[in-house]
Amino acid sequence: MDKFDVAIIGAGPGGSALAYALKAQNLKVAVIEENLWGGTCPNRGCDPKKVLLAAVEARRHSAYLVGKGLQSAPNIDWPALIKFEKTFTDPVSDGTKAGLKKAGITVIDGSVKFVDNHTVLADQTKVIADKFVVATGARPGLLDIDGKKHFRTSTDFLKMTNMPHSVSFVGGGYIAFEFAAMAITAGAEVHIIHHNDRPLKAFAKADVNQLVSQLEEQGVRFHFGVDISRIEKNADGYELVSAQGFSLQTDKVFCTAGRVPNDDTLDLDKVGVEFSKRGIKVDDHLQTTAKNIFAIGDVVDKSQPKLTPVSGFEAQYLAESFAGETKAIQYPAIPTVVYGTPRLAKVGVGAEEAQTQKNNYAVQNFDLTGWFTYHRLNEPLAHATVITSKKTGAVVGASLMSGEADDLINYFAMAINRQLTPENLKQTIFAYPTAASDLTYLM
Ligand SMILES: Cc1cc2nc3c(=O)[nH]c(=O)nc-3n(C[C@H](O)[C@H](O)[C@H](O)COP(=O)(O)OP(=O)(O)OC[C@H]3O[C@@H](n4cnc5c(N)ncnc54)[C@H](O)[C@@H]3O)c2cc1C
Ligand SMILES: NC(=O)c1ccc[n+]([C@@H]2O[C@H](COP(=O)([O-])OP(=O)(O)OC[C@H]3O[C@@H](n4cnc5c(N)ncnc54)[C@H](O)[C@@H]3O)[C@@H](O)[C@H]2O)c1
Repeated sequence: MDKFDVAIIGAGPGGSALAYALKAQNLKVAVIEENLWGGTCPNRGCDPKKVLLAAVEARRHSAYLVGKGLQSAPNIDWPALIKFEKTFTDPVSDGTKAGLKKAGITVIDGSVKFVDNHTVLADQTKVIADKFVVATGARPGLLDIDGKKHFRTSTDFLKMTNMPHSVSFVGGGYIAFEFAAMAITAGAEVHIIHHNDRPLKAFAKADVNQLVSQLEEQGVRFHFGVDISRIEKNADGYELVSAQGFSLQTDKVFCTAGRVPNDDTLDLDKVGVEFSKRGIKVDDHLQTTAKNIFAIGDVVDKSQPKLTPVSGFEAQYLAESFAGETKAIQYPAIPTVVYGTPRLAKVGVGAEEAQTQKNNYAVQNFDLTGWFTYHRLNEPLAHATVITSKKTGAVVGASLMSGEADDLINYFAMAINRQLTPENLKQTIFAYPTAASDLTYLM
């Protein structure tokens, strides 16, 4: 095997983006992948989820208009929806691998273990490189309780060919809220079991409470302050049990209590790379504790949210850094969205942080349900919180809840990163009537 300038471990959004960027610099690049090329996002994450959401949201939005122009909301044909989803996911792995190969990047199948600082084994294949980049992402974490073998994961949900009568999610994070919204709309009985009273803790409590109420109205049952300690299989499915006497019978149980970084199977200790259950330790140049080994994406121990565009941003930074850029990485304000019904999105300074610094920030809350954009759709819940700096007048944060929140939050991200003031925004003419044309009244 030839020697490479850079060998990248993991062909997810981070690893693949980096490979193309380094190849464009005429470097000799290899990518090594142990499973599906393309990684989590297009195979078992963001993309298949959003395909399923198309039908789920069509039914939900139709239901809002029953009696207001529609006679009924169509039912979800889950098996057909999964077949449609497969038309997106099936071609991803071969397509990603072929794309990389066509660009002149060496592609190697195998599970990587470090041998020394310049050598890894990808199964039996020895790969030698000047630099390595670990972009191995994360996998679903399984709570270590009795009967944990009965847990299903987000990957299983996205491949489930039939919607069971009842489904339960243990852990109230992004995945539980998004998948619960799908399962309830597809007709299942749905439970979310959360160990404390603060699910989705990256979002403001007031927003989360509204989202919880909305999902409860749709039929989702929340069980807060419940620590599941055992899963028992029985003739009817599974019983979920807590030491405090909680018991729930369910057909399928999904562990949605977080993801764990894929840093524990690489023999990183052999090469002096520090890592933990939170991920690989890197400095502000994405360099690990070993000089020639770097890490990007979900496998990194970081405070930024672990999201596809963040992995891509780090890939771009590292490519520039390898080309000679010496600046430390500086993340822009990162928008994040929970694709529930409705969608909840946030970027920049949060409402709770702003409330504690009243001298610095002005917080404005808007009930949007009566605004034309949302009233037209008869959406039951539409809300915005906008935070501006008292010193500069610039927008510094926003959280949005509505069917339009995921697109609209990007305008706020741009306004924050460009330090736009409401006056700057009023210089723009937005097409009307669109959700974006409301912006001049929100900022
Ligand atoms: C259900 C779900 C929904 C999501 N929805 C969204 C969303 O809506 N928006 C969003 O921005 N993000 C979303 N995410 C998160 C997003 O998928 C990740 O942030 C993104 O995929 C991270 O990219 P990555 O390249 O760092 O890692 P990954 O995509 O995880 O890729 C890592 C790759 O490394 C490979 N690998 C691991 N170990 C080894 C080894 N030892 N040797 C060789 N290869 C190895 C893996 O097989 C994998 O292909 C979602 C995630 C999930 C699970
Ligand atoms: N829309 C998106 O961008 C999106 C969607 C899905 C996943 N993701 C990514 O994947 C990651 C993982 O998602 P996730 O939903 O699995 O995790 P998460 O980190 O979002 O939430 C996990 C939740 O489980 C809770 N929990 C922990 N231990 C528990 C226990 N013993 N019992 C009950 N609850 C417990 C935690 O307090 C937390 O609220 C996300 O953090 C995000 O990075 C993003």
